[in-house]
Amino acid sequence: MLSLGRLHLITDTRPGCDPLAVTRAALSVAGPDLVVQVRVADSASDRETYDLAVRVMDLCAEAGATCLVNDRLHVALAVGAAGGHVGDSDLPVAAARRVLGPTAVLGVTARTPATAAEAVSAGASYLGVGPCYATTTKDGLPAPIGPAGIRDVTGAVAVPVIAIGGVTPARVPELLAAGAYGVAVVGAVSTAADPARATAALVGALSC
Ligand SMILES: Cc1ncc(COP(=O)(O)OP(=O)(O)O)c(N)n1
Ligand SMILES: Cc1nc(C(=O)O)sc1CCOP(=O)(O)O
Ligand SMILES: [Mg+2]
Repeated sequence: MLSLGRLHLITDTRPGCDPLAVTRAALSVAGPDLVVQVRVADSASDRETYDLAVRVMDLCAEAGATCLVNDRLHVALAVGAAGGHVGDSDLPVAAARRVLGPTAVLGVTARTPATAAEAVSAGASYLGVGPCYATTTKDGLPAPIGPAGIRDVTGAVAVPVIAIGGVTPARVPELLAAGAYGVAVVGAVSTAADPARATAALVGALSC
């Protein structure tokens, strides 16, 4: 199985957020075990995305951590990221694999066993599966699938499943019990009063 960090921090670029400060704080605790996914608003320009990705890449390289780029695979390639993440509105999985090449990390969003299996056949290295719980970070998502939905997917594929959506340290044990390999978070770290401490709580929960 692919060697992949279990804690994925997704950048939060909403107004008032400081994605670089949060990334630094998380890296200071999780170091090389962290995966940082650069995700920006759809309205952000490619240049803005590139500028953020370059800086996140620098921080990840210094810490020995993995950097991925959401949606914009040309930016992932341009900054030398380890790979990217795509969902239903992005490039199809096989096309994303062709863009990134055979060895890059390619994450794919899947919400059901059938779409998960299809994504793996088309070249996904790992799956982002959710929303596990209600989230205020992203609009327009389907109803939460809970740990049972994670279990359905983990039973159908052999690649790592990263649970996403409303994940908190307290919820990690039931997600791991459902077969999740790791978790992806935005708010649990970005909106915490102390992002380093919040990261430590997630790392602790994932180590149990
Ligand atoms: C780890 C992980 N899982 C799911 C997603 C969501 O991707 P997508 O469905 O393409 O939605 P956007 O993030 O692009 O709005 C993700 N980014 N990461
Ligand atoms: C970007 C994203 N994608 C999701 C999905 O289910 O596809 S949930 C989500 C947001 C996750 O943020 P938080 O950790 O603050 O709930
Ligand atoms: Mg996407």
